[in-house]
Amino acid sequence: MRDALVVLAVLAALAAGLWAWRRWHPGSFWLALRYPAAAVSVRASWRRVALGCGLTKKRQRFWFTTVPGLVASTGVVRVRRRFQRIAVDTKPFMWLPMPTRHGWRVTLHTLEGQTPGDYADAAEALAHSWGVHAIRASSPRPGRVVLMATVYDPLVKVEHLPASADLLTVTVGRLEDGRPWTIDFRVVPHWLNAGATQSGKSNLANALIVGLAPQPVALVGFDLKGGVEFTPYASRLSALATSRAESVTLLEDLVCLMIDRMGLCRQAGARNIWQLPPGIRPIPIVVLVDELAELYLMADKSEKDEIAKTSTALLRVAQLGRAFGIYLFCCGQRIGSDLGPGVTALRAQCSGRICHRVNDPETATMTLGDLDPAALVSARAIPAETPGVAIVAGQDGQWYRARSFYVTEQTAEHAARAHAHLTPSWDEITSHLPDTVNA
Ligand SMILES: Nc1ncnc2c1ncn2[C@@H]1O[C@H](COP(=O)(O)OP(=O)(O)OP(=O)(O)O)[C@@H](O)[C@H]1O
Repeated sequence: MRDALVVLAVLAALAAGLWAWRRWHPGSFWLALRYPAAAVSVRASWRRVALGCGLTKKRQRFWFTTVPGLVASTGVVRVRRRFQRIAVDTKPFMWLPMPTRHGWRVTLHTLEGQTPGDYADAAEALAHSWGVHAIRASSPRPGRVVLMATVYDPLVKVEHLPASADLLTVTVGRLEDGRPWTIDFRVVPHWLNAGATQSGKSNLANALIVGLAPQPVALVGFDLKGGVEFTPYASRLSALATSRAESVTLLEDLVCLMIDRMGLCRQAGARNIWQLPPGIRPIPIVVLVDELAELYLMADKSEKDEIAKTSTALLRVAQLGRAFGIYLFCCGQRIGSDLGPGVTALRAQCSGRICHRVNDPETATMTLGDLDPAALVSARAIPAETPGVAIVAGQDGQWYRARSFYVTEQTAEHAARAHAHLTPSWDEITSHLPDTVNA
């Protein structure tokens, strides 16, 4: 009896120790215990899983058996001999699974006739077979496919990361593979940020404001919600338009500024403002647009001219702005082709795409549809309980699930106020433009 109690006490202490290890140091727990078990199980189950997910191919093989009839279950018995030539299901060769922060990754050799798309199509079935949260397939080179497994959803809780020190770069959240989600305007200059109401669009804009506020950049806001979103950050904004009429004027200013910067670069023999000597290099401008659709919605024909002007000016900024240090971040609930050809043309210029949870399939298609159908499926599956989760494409041509850090309006307001002294005034930025602009 005493011995049994001792054994029970030891087992309870062991369980508590394991629980505490997992709770307080999940990284080492994963590496020491769970990963080796997962690697062995993945390797051991690969034949069955590949067969079940349709990733095997029939090949003729010589097969030796002491009981000839038995091999009939794996293929067609051609010759009833111990050494037979039969058709067997061949699985793709699998390397050893390697540990990652949130799971494991393994390289496979594709079989003849297979493409990475076949593995992407089977990803959901693979995830269920191995009991992991998700599997993503990518192809680093022809003939190889890398399966990346995330054992649990790393986006359930996203902790803050240190701010990026690079100009025009902001770490806004985390990608599903555990890497920081970074928006770098110098790599991807223009972004579309779509999502239904309460999906986390403004939270992402807040994260951008917090990240950009301490940097030597000018921020310009277009808040077509009548100014309710961006007015609290006005101290760090060089200009703010809160209606379509104001937007027309501000966009015309931006186009004139861009043309002026073109002249400056031409004179100096530079292709973009970053090739100019620092002394004469104009300040980069990040343009934040909230409720993009409002710029295009037409109530009656009298608005046609105004819409045509805004649409053309915004498109010109998107087409030419990159070289002249003008970057766009456009947010909207609906970005559909029904808003007119201006929106479709703008989308083509925005290589950065962020799609939060959306209500209508068309917005997801407009935002991601030209990238990868699998991204579209993933975007449509974002649950309402996880605001801030989005499908992101841009930086490296791939798409990822990601989640922004939770950044409250108060935090963004505080950042805007704390760095208000870095705000260049719009008059200062446009001072050397022709009088028609300054008038
Ligand atoms: N990354 C996040 N992590 C946790 N909670 C979040 C995150 N992003 C947003 N939320 C929560 O979701 C709520 C809605 O977010 P947000 O206001 O950014 O949505 P929205 O898409 O801008 O909505 P609307 O279009 O109505 O303004 C926020 O109040 C916040 O509580």
